[in-house]
Amino acid sequence: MNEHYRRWMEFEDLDPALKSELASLTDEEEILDRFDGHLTFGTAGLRGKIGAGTNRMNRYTIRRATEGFARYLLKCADNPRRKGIAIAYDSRRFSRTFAEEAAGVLANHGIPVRLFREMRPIPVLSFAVRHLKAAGGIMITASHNPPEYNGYKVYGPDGGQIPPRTSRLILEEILRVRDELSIPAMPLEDGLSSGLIHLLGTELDQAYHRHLRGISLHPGTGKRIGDSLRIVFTPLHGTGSGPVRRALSEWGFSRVFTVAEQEVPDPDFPTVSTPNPEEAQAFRLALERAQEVDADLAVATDPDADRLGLAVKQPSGRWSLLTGNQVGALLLHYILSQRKAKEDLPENGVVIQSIVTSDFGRSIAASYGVATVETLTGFKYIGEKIGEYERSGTHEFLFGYEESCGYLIGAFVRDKDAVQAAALTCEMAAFHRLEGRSLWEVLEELYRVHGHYRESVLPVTLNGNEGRKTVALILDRLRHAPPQQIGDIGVAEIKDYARGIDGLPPAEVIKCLLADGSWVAVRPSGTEPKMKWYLNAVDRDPATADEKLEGMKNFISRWMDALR
Ligand SMILES: O=P(O)(O)OC[C@H]1O[C@H](O)[C@H](O)[C@@H](O)[C@@H]1O
Repeated sequence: MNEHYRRWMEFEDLDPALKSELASLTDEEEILDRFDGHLTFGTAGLRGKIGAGTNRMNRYTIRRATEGFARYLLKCADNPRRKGIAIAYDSRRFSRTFAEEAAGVLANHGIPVRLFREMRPIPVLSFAVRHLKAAGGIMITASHNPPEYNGYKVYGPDGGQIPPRTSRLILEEILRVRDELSIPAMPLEDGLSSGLIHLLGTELDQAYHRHLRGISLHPGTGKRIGDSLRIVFTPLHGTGSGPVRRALSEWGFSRVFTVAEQEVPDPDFPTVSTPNPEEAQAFRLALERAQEVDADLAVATDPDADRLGLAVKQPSGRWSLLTGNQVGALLLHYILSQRKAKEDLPENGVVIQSIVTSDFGRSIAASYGVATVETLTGFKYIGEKIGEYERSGTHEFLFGYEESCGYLIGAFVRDKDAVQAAALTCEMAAFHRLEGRSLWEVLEELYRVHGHYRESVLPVTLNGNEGRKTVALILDRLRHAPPQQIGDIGVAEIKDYARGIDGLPPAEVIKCLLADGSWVAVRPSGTEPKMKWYLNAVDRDPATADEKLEGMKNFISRWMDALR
């Protein structure tokens, strides 16, 4: 019998719900899946299905991770018993329970905890860590994963997600924990009465929204536009509702229509197949509402409100869901053009994006004399870079974004912030509208100036051993027998990031740069069992740009077929 399974079956004090869940298990494979080792603590912390087992998210696996985090803090962090840890959670199943478990384990080590009384999004947790000068933070969330998942993300004292070296140190401590079933956690009442656990009400929201107003480039635009800009907003059943509605109202927007069914926090996300604002299905109800109220734009935040989706109305009346690269380009152009107009554009300004983000933004930045710096995929690297520049004083951070719909404008937060992005997007829409243009028209204008950028992400689902083999095969083939052409375009250079190039840590990413400025990249996803192909085509002519993208898509699917 599996050793972990035996331990759990024999543990008399096991949480009653988990006990009966265990008792109902009969399928051997299911049992093995639940007890085959421990849920991996990786660079994004823990993420997995909720349920009984060492390989599942439950109060014991949360205690184990937190015990490791606590030991790490006591060994390596600056004064954790004085600075404490901030904890927030989203609207998922058991999020609140897991947050209390984490608080109890830290309190048991004498590490004080500031725990939000109610759910909060990631940006507010990131802000809280910085504002309270805490030693770090924990966020209980599984972002846009399906309802049966939950997760545990760890934040450093800068309010950013911890870098890989910190997660390795925490993992070392976690691996020293012998038995996850006997880790002591202080009950919430004891934590509260001893003062080790303090519940946060709305006191931090005030400060967050004060900082948020600071990113506005034209305060008062919301008021000026009055009734002539209609905005549909959906938080997709998550944490974005309160903060985004508050921001839009404080910024003066009066015509904000929420999607009522999706405003209610619901861990089952009943109205979408996944609450992912990158996907058209997540916008179905928002677009229905948009037609109903004749809106100009629709914004959606994902359940932990770190990512934003945007759909805009074209002059033809058709709605278009923009990609992360398009929204990033629009925001970047708005920030740079307006700061320039106010003579507030620093000479050492910098934009930070990932190596799989489009060059559209880079071209816009360059036209303002602003440098673009690339990091590996993951906003933690963008957060880390902002910190580096802050310390060295060499660059002033202006904007950070990724193609996966994560944006950051004000560095008072160090992770992607959909509240900032929503507020600034609406201001930008209002600003352009006052000048007589829609966001779609601004985008078209940017394409005319910088070239027509087209893009697509092709996911390849991978499972188990077979999946791992396919990843190895794709990377190996690109390294040793790279294509000479992709579509009709010649390959100019193959960049293998596993070699630690461009001053970046080694990573399994290969990018094929094409002769005309287009490119194709491939990398294994860090959050899902997938390989992702990123196709980016560019041309001065819009129809040719479309054709190039089609050609690239066809080439990659044929190339993949030939591999199998
Ligand atoms: O590794 P992927 O599945 O492509 O996901 C990449 C994304 O993962 C997380 O959500 C990070 O916080 C993001 O910054 C990153 O863009």
